Amino acid sequence: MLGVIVNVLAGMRNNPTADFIEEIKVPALKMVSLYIGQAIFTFFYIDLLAQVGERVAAQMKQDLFLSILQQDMAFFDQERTGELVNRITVDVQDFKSSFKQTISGGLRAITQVVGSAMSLLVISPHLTGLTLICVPSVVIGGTFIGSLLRKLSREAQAQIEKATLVAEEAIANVRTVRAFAGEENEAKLFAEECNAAADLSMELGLGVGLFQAGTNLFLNGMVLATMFLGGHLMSTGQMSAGDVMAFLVNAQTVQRSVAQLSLLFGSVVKGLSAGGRVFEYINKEPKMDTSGTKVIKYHEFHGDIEFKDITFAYPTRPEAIVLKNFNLKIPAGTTVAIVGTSGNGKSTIAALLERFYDVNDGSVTIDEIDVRDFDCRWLRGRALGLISQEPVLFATTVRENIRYGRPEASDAEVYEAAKTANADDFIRGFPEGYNTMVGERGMSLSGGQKQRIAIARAVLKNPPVMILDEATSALDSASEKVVQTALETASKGRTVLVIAHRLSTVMNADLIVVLSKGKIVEMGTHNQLKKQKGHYWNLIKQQDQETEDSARSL
Ligand SMILES: Nc1ncnc2c1ncn2[C@@H]1O[C@H](COP(=O)(O)OP(=O)(O)OP(=O)(O)O)[C@@H](O)[C@H]1O
Repeated sequence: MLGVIVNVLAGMRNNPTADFIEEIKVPALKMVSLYIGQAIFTFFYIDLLAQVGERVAAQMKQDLFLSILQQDMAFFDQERTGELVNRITVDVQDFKSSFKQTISGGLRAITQVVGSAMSLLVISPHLTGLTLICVPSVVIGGTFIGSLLRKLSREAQAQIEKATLVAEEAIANVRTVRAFAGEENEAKLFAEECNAAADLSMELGLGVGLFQAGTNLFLNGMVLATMFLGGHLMSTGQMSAGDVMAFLVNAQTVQRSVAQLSLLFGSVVKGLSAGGRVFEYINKEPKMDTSGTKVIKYHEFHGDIEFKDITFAYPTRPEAIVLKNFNLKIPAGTTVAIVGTSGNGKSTIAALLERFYDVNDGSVTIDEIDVRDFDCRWLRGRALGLISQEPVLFATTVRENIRYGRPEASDAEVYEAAKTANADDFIRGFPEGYNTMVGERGMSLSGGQKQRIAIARAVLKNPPVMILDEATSALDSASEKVVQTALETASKGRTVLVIAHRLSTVMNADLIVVLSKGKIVEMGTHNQLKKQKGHYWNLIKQQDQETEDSARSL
């Protein structure tokens, strides 16, 4: 390109303007080089900014996700899923956009301000001093307004999040919404939340607009003041006309750049509050101490479990004591069932063994070691196998769902676990067998099929202790029988804690514990308890009655 320009210029030598061209040849070449340099610089600068922005955002997302996953169960009892997901997606995105905008626009404007301000100082320190005299009050005012706008921005973001949550919940539970003809209500609720968010965002826009308008007014006022002062200094012979002109040009550059900075202000406010929300969770330390390192070697593991003098209340409801002075021994290799009416603390016992929560008083031990001393990953990942009422499957293949129990397991081990869980036959019956996608949360499978895949997943871990928390209560009686058989096979040779509503599933347990209001009120085998005609007997009668009623209503 340079060559072309030189040739053109050379061809014009015989022109009347040839001398002029000869004169501008060198500066023209310099300018061309400058422009090319600037283009290359712009390219690298934008590319670098994009790379830094994306890397920072990706890292933030990963750190935030990891930090969220490591929080205590109490954290998840309090926070809503949608809100957490929003922080990972929307807030990080807002932070990144604002970061990029601020750097790209801000750097240029700041350099221009600094450069021009230095020129101003060189041209006339006196005039510069006079014009800048009111800057501190502007900085203080700006900071104050900035903090108000940041607060407003946080409120607006929280409200947007609230609206998103309503939509998310309705879409995730669309079957329930439809079953209750709740579409219009949900739409109305969403509209209310959306409008509230729009109102707050409009208020924020108004605030930012006022701030920018004020800044512009102030800056233009400064230029005007400079003109007056400059005129005065010129008339008194303290400044030349050229200097006043140069001063005005530079002052305008400062004004334009500062105006640009004030435009960026809105984005900075948004970025700061989004960043604040992200870092709030990244820096959140779980309260539960997970520094325990003990593990028991597989061949030394007996599986004696003991709950000693337990008192416990959930962290989110510390005033409601769920278990008080609770004592229970589950000898290795036995099956102990806990029964009782709803809300009595049965699942809480399982949650304490899994160490989802720490007890307030007392201790839970396995082979006489406090669960707090174990390496949590080993405890939950290898020692205990939990099968709960609502088996949660991931939106991937059947094979990967089973393998979730032990990611390094071979295909043969996966098939073996599925056979133990009575699931191999129906899985192979699918056109795509083990590669069948189960849909979101296993939507494309029946309750019994989901549960048997969950059993296979737990069996694959080969845990010495199995916790069955209402594992069959969501199933109809035909599926219940199949799943019950699978559970019995899967439980062989292990210590088993069964939490059950349906008494038919616990008849063969070595010990049945009846719980009422967090206390053990009866203990014994099925036959012993039946003879006692106490709480257990009443529960049986109650359930027989319920079964009869539901049969009659069909
Ligand atoms: N995550 C939680 N946060 C606060 N309170 C909870 C939590 N989970 C359970 N509770 C409360 O603890 C008490 C015992 O609940 P738990 O789930 O252990 O009862 P349950 O006997 O297993 O009932 P169900 O048979 O209906 O499952 C109940 O009052 C319940 O409201």
